[in-house]
Amino acid sequence: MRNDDAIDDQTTGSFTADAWQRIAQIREKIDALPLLEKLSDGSLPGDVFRHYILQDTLYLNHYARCLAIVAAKAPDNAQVMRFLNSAQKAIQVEQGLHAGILARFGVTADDVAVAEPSPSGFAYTSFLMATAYHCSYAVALSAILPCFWIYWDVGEAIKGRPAAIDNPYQSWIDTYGDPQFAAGAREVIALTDSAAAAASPTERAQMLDVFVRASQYEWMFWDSAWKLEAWPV
Ligand SMILES: Cc1ncc(CO)c(N)n1
Repeated sequence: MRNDDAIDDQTTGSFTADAWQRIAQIREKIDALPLLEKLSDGSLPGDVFRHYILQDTLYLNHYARCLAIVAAKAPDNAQVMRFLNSAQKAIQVEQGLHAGILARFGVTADDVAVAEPSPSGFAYTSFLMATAYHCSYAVALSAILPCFWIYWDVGEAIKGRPAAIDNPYQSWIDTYGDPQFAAGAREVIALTDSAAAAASPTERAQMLDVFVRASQYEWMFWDSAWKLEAWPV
């Protein structure tokens, strides 16, 4: 079930329902990405996936730290624990799923250690870090939400297609199609709505801005892997 259906009952009229609507065009463009189509039918060229997964390893490294900063800003212990747990999971995915996939695609730990972030990856993580450090809990939360939500949505979309036999990317698909990942995303959506309900109109506008920006970067991150994006100079 795609998120447009899944989310209706939970969030009608809420901040997140509005935000999700605002990125409808970006989501359509994500759905149309050749990288995701080929990942789901197993035909994605290995060098594209290698670029993506190496960049994503660098990304998750920063993302985990953003989650820890969001945790530190949380207004109560339950939310502190929620985001510390997410930070831990992001590192576990990096070290588990990614390490396994990287090895299978011939990328060594040394390759990871010397890897440079791509321009798009660097822009995305710099934006998230700056927002997490600089902005309020509500705004920081809204900036990290697309990472959860868009991957949940993409995981559902791919799960809905016929599975390819011996798809080399199956473990990636299983990670983001997992009901536990969906449950985690739903929780962050609910927390973002609570934070939005307590926020001022100015802060809510900022929340929407960073939500849209992060979603743009999600598209760019995949697109940049497809193009094997590197620094031009
Ligand atoms: C770029 C990016 N966004 C979101 C996720 C989901 O955790 C991920 N692994 N990578």
